[in-house]
Amino acid sequence: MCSLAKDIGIDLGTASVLVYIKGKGVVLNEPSVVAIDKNTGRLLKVGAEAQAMLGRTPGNIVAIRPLRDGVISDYDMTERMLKEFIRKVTGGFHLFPPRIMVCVPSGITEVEERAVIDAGRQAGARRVYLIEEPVAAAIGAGIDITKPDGHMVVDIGGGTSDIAVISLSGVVESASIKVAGDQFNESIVKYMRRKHNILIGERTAEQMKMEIGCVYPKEEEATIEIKGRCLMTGLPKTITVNSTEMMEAFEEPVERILEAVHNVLERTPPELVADISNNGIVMTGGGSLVDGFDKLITARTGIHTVVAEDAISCVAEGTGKSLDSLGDMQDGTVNLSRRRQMN
Ligand SMILES: Nc1ncnc2c1ncn2[C@@H]1O[C@H](COP(=O)(O)OP(=O)(O)OP(=O)(O)O)[C@@H](O)[C@H]1O
Repeated sequence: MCSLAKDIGIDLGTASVLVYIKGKGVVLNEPSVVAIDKNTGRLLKVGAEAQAMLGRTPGNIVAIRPLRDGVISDYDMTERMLKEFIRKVTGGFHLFPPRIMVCVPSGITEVEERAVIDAGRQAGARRVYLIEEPVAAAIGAGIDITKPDGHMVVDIGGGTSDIAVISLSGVVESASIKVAGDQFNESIVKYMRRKHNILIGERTAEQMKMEIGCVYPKEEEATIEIKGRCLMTGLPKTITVNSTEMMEAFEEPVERILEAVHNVLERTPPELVADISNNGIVMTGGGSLVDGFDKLITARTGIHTVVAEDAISCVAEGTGKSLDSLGDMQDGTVNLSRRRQMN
């Protein structure tokens, strides 16, 4: 199959990979998981099909998440996964190879940046560019970042939360912490063990987070019935959990995110803080969908906070749209400023 060149934006996230094609929108949204045959090293499945194998594989098959905690933990597998996804959306051979912009986790090293660029080139891209997550998130959320006007973006993903102040297309101040949606799940598992003496799996924790999770008091309390293994008897047990308990469970990760937001605001030049106060804070990423996050940040900073429309796909959209502003420059990193703080 052969087709005309398309500009492609890829959000290479620790939880999921989204691919955006200009004019078509988000065409692929799959978990960042690969399944391989341990004996031969052969890649068996990627994405949703590989995820279904997590925790359920026979001895010779392993399903792994090659990106963990916001960094590439398995370099080779990330490259293979990326190639597979690109092949899926482009259909392989091209008369006019596409340009690809990849939004990478903020903790990425130069060696990993190279690996992502190589993966894109090997998958047939004409050019491969990288963009930092908060910049892509801001563009995707519809913010005009080219003006000398301060905007704050709080992107809560799976592995990392990125907080950035952007003005004149660059990151002025930022912080990246390894506390995000995945840690919320871990907090639920720990809480259930501590408070209810019950062991639950990651998927149950995720379901609880989505259905009754909240970080600000809900108008009406919600409950969920869940099953786990009783740590006293070793037998299955069913209990009912309420949303107030979720707030207790989330206390630690939430406080760390709020502290990071506060620290970034403290380091931001006063003129830009005044802009942010006028413009408000925009939240993106799947983790920002935990109920009440916008209300909590508004209450704790005094700055009006909103969750972007399409919070999950706006990084991918921003990544794709950022290609519009490029000429045909060489491969590399696109963001104008890389000032950031890793905690
Ligand atoms: N409706 C929802 N409510 C609460 N959490 C959600 C919801 N939808 C997704 N999430 C959480 O969002 C996280 C994934 O977000 P996202 O897809 O933005 O991350 P990512 O870009 O893959 O990760 P990272 O930015 O860390 O690389 C997961 O932890 C998931 O559980």
